[in-house]
Amino acid sequence: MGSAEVSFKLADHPKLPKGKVVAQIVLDGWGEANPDQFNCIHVAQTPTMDSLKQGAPEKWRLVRAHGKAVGLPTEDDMGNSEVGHNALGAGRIFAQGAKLVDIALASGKIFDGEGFQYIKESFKDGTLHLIGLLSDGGVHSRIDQVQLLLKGASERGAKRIRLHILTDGRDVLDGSSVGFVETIENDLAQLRANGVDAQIASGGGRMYVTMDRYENDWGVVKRGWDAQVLGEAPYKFKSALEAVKTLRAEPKANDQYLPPFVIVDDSGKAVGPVLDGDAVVTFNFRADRMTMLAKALEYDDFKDFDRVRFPKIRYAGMLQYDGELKLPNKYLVSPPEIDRTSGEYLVHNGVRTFACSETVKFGHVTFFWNGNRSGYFKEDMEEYVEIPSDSGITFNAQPLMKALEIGEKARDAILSGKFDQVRVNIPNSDMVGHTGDIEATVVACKAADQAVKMIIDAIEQVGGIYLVTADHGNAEDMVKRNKKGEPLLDKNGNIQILTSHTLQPVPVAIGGPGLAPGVRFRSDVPEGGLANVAATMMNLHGFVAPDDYETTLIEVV
Ligand SMILES: O=C(O)[C@@H](CO)OP(=O)(O)O
Ligand SMILES: [Mn+2]
Ligand SMILES: [Mn+2]
Repeated sequence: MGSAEVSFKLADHPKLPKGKVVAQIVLDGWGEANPDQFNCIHVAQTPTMDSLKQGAPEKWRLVRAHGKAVGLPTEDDMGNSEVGHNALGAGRIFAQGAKLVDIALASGKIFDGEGFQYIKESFKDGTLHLIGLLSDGGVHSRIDQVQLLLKGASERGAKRIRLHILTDGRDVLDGSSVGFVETIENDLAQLRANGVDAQIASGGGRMYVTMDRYENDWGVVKRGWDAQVLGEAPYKFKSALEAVKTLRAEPKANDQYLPPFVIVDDSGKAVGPVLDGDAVVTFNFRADRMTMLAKALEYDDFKDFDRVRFPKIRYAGMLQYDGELKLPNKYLVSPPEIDRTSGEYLVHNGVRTFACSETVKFGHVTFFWNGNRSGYFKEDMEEYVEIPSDSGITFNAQPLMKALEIGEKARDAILSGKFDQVRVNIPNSDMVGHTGDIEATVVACKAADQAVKMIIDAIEQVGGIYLVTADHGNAEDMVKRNKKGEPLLDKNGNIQILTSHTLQPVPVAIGGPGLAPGVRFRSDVPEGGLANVAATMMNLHGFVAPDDYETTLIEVV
């Protein structure tokens, strides 16, 4: 059933009133874990979040934010912003990109689909280029999927394959790039032994090359374009393994920030620029950090940087990254069909909506929240405000980020009387947590807590309601641990810093003067996850959620 035929009318909640301003605050990367020195949320002064916790169990509880609760393949999959905000916004659990690609590869259906058939046309005379994040993080991509794609494509006639890798260190340990390159080089050597001309052609660290998002810094995408498409980069190597090892040591970059490099042959010529007649697949399944490159690869009319050369290629994404823009047009696996999101329901029921974050998380409370759709549902009912993020820095240099500005914008929106829902994402604990800088992350957590206070204070003033939650863990655990939970040491006896998200649950807290007496968390949804928050939110606006939404977390007694 398409949206046009759906009735968006929500039933009135039998006990809860309408017309209260509801603030929905998402702390990015704020999980719950044992209090120790590697738990930056515990170490930081966070009086606001601490006081909310005092409301347990009736006004504060934990929910699941990883694995199957958010549509990921296994319980070993950490949460992430895409699946977390999808679940928060959609109120249901959809099988996510990681899982859909697994299924399509396991059945082989990926190779029968329209997207693969389209790129296959280039195999006879052209090169197949695979561009994406090389790790087993499972947030944006997975190396085992790349391996299966390589195998499947070569079995189906790809004779010349070039891999353009982005090193990770953000969803996996820093330094693990070396092992992933070794693994994939083994696969490529096997392909070569079978007569396929396959090799790595270029690379760079994900945060410095290609994987920017929400148009924060086009220079990042341009650096990638130059290396991948034009075959030009400041560093040239004979092998990717040598490239990664050397660049980690000198200029001493970490995996996230390796400078761009190209692989050259004996005559110094780049081995794999993208040329007319080639095929390109971006193998990340997650959308946000592939959309900008997808535009550069697909749009005739593109002005965000000078592409110098725009080759005539057949391009497909692993998934379609933006359903509204139909970007890219061709893709190997259909994305989850996330329809009838809570945001769409609420605007059709008169809830005037304000959403805000800074650039690096702006699409989280808009695009991801709305089921991977850019734009408004009803323009006259919604306002989305983006505060420009700093670019060109790692956020441990600026751990306060724009928390204060986000808090101010939310406060003003609440006090304006123009909105019924005010939704924000506060990025600090996540963005600074990813740098692995423990001291800076402590500062970040404190700043996030202060932003929460500003918003809750405004809610107090207008007699509203707040719901504070998070999309997944990060800053609450900054060290890699063994099965017993003890910090792991590396060869030199240093602790192994965890830059990634975690498997930890996240808090949900409700309160505010507008919260009807007798509202409390139910005790019969112990397995509740992020997808249960949408129905809860609808209740706080005075509505009952649609039947197929995951059940509400609250009851009125
Ligand atoms: O930075 C990102 O892309 C991911 C980690 O890979 O973080 P988040 O899901 O919080 O956006
Ligand atoms: Mn996040
Ligand atoms: Mn993150």
